[in-house]
Amino acid sequence: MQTSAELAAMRRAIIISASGLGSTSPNPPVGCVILDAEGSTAGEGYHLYKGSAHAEVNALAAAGARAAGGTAVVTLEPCNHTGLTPACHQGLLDAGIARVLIAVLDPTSRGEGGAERLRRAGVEVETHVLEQEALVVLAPWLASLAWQRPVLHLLRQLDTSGHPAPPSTEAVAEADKQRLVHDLVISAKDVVEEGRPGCHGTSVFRLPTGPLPAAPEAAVIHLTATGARTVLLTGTSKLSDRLLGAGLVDRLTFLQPIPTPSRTAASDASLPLPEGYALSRITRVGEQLVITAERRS
Ligand SMILES: Nc1c(N[C@@H]2O[C@H](COP(=O)(O)O)[C@@H](O)[C@H]2O)[nH]c(=O)[nH]c1=O
Repeated sequence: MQTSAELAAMRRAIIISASGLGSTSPNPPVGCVILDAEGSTAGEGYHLYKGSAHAEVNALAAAGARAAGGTAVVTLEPCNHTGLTPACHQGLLDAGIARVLIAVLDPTSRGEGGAERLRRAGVEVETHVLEQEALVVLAPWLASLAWQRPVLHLLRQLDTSGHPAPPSTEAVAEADKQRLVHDLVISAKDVVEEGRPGCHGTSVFRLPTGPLPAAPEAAVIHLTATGARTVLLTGTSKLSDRLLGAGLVDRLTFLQPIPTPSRTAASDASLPLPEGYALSRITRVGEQLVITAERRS
């Protein structure tokens, strides 16, 4: 059982983990909060990009000596391997952490998971704490791991009849907002760039050197090789049409002008929603409806 302070700490860890969206790939966005032995917040941290400190290391550094006898609240199972950075489970043990709360188990745990290692060292460990809420941030990373390719998101302006149209100011603003949380953005001219240039650190992320192959499956292999977990396709291009046609686009966001209250529908007045997608969210921005649909996997 968790105390209300521990649940609040997990929510804080989940929220700050989202600060790493768009920059941690191929690593996951992870957040961590350290509570001292009395249950008060002593420090927090998140993972920013591969090669930089993991969330637990940043949180422990902030907590300092107050971590001893305290609780680590972390959105993903602490790693048990020494990679570009030291193993997090060891860092927690060295700091004298007595209890660890984990939201999501790490499917990439090499050999024995960090949770098990901590338990064997005498630490009290609880897993699946607010797991569904942590998935709000971690789901795309987990999906990309499972599918061994980036999650693809297509954002497109439509006219009132459902045909592709030049972007409205609302569509441009939506694309500018979305690019902050995607690893790569592919523009209407098929140019591939980082959502936030340089944010993945140096020598980790490899952008394609030439144009992407025309075949959708081959294009996805090239995108996977960059280390990207999430890719935003903006505008209308042959590549985005081919990826959509091949069923490789996972999320669709359409912007469509608000229709008049009474309107004679044109025969083609529908949304170009392919088979296998379901509406997940509809909202309004300015004079546009923003319609989101997800691929049912
Ligand atoms: N970023 C992160 C974790 N990421 C884990 O570490 C792996 C990457 O290791 P490395 O390349 O050495 O940084 C990654 O695949 C995932 O399993 N784990 C954590 O406990 N906390 C973190 O903040």
